[in-house]
Amino acid sequence: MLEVRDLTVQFGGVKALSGARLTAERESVTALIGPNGAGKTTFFNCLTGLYPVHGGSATWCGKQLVGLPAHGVARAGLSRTFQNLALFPSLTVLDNVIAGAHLLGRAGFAMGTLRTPRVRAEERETRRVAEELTEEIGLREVRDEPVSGLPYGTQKRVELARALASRPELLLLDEPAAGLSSPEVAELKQLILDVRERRGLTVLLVEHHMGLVMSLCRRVTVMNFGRTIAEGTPAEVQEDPAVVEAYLGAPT
Ligand SMILES: Nc1ncnc2c1ncn2[C@@H]1O[C@H](COP(=O)(O)OP(=O)(O)OP(=O)(O)O)[C@@H](O)[C@H]1O
Repeated sequence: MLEVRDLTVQFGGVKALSGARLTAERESVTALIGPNGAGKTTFFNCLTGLYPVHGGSATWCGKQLVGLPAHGVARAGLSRTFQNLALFPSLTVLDNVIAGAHLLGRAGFAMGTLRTPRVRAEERETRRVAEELTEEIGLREVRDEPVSGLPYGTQKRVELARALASRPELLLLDEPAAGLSSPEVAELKQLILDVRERRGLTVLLVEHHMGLVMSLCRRVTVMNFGRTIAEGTPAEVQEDPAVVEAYLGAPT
């Protein structure tokens, strides 16, 4: 399982996270919610090695994530999507998915330059996995098109496929429903449930779309001002006075 305790991050004098905690059972879908600026994306950036952590711990199946570089985090079984998409706009859908798989590549720079048989075998395997993924995520028709010309909802699917290409055990989704229409959100929900089921994935999502959170997630963690203020089922957190206050403000 994922266990995060007392995560602390500081930018200059500002504590962006202080006492952030979260647990997620294996193969569950858990949401991390909170008002704007609560620290949710910072939390993801800490788990994935993008921000240095100043205190606390985060373990996935007993492996410590704090202090690992981004490629070490990928090897520990984590992958993520980004709120503003982390795609190469001029590359095709397939090449973007292949780029996601390269995080796991074993061949070093020297072997890559010499194009040894091992490198070529690895490239073939990476391409095969990426092709399968484009099928699975419903991107076959647009596989050879540059990402920049695709509708936003399709680009978000590419982002999901890219994140899955490193074969994660734990998938972090940063606002997957943002910018999607209602039918697209319904499709996204089914897609998340399907990939979780097929791949035995554990999913943690940051999301403002409460309809999606409440219908998809078994557990919800709520943050405000960089710390965790509530954890529980969707029904429990909705009724929690601290959560109501965080979203609506204290009664005057
Ligand atoms: N690189 C950074 N340098 C300085 N401050 C930062 C940095 N990244 C985040 N912060 C600050 O940390 C706090 C938390 O921001 P964060 O983006 O994690 O919030 P969030 O909960 O994801 O918000 P939203 O829901 O609007 O995306 C904010 O006050 C933000 O300004």
